[in-house]
Amino acid sequence: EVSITKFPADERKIIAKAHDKYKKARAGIINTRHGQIHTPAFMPVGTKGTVKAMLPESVQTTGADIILGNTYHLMLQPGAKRVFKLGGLHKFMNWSKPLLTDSGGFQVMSLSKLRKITEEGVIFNSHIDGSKFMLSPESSTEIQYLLGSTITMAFDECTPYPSTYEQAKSSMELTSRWAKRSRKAFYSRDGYGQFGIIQGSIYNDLRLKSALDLIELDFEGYAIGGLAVGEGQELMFKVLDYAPDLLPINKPRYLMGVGKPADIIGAVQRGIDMFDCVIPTRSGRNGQAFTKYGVVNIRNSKYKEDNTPLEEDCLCPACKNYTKAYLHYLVKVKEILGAMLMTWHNLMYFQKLMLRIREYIAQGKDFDFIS
Ligand SMILES: CNc1nc2c(CCNCc3ccccc3)c3nc(N)[nH]c(=O)c3cc2[nH]1
Ligand SMILES: [Zn+2]
Repeated sequence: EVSITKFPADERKIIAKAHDKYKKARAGIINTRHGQIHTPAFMPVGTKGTVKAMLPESVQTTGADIILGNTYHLMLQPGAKRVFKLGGLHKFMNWSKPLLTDSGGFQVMSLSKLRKITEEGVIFNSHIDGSKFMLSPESSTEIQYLLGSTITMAFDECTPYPSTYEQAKSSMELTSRWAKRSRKAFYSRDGYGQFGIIQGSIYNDLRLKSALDLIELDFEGYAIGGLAVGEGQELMFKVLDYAPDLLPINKPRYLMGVGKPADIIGAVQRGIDMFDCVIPTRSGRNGQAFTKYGVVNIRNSKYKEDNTPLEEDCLCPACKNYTKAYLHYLVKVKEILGAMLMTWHNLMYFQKLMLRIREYIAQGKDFDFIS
């Protein structure tokens, strides 16, 4: 029987760290209907059914086991029922490995103009044509089912930062009520799973209450929401110093929206297993390349005659076959190939980082490196 989470409590594949600073870091495998996810894992973002500027087979060569889709965008266009009729998102976008879809609330708050939050759900106007939509725990869960998501996210409210204790408390309580409705609406099948999302902002008693409320619903995994919303790395790590420990040790922990390499390393050291972030793809398109020498802004004129690759030992097409001078030129003249090569390199860089982190954990080594 294929279960969604394979941290086999008995075999304790979670490698506790010898060094106490890393005792919370763990490497494991999540088994799903669409294949395995090696954790710690970085999940490239594929907002509108595509990882921008990448073919799915190219994403696969970077080493990604799972990518993200987005309920908000796909429900507006082409519509969840249409994707379902066409065979689901896996078939539609030709990605056969695991897919995780966010529940849409976060994107409504950051993208749609007019919106109204009620106990029922969020009523909003499409940022495309202004037409009216409603997202609720029930409709979000159904949309994710129609898309065929491997991992469905509970419908939550991402508590803004900063928030007063009272604001964070009522927001977290709404998320708990919505989590209950999301769990009830979830059609559970072997190899598929639903993750709850804990809120509570920077208040540890609220984070604890949120975790207790969600643990009662016995989700297949848990996400830590309400972070990477402007609080800064120091405050985020302060929350991560205790929040992951509130969650079941044998289930995946997903830190939403994070992050830069240093954020990922710090969060893995605090017990996080899964990450998603637009940085490698979005900044790649904007001309930023992540390398072991630091971030290279390829548009800088110092690269216009630089006949060397971004990284001499990187196996991505950008580094194997092209020079910084060519990438500099492509990005400057806004050629599509520029976006493709920069994205490909960055995704490869992030996956190599995750691979090295997993190796270091498996060998019981420290992994404070940041490149
Ligand atoms: C960047 N910082 C950040 N992102 C957060 C997200 C979205 C994570 N990314 C999902 C995505 C999926 C497809 C396409 C694009 C993005 C959150 N999502 C939810 N549901 N709840 C959060 O609290 C929450 C907090 C976040 N902070
Ligand atoms: Zn490369």
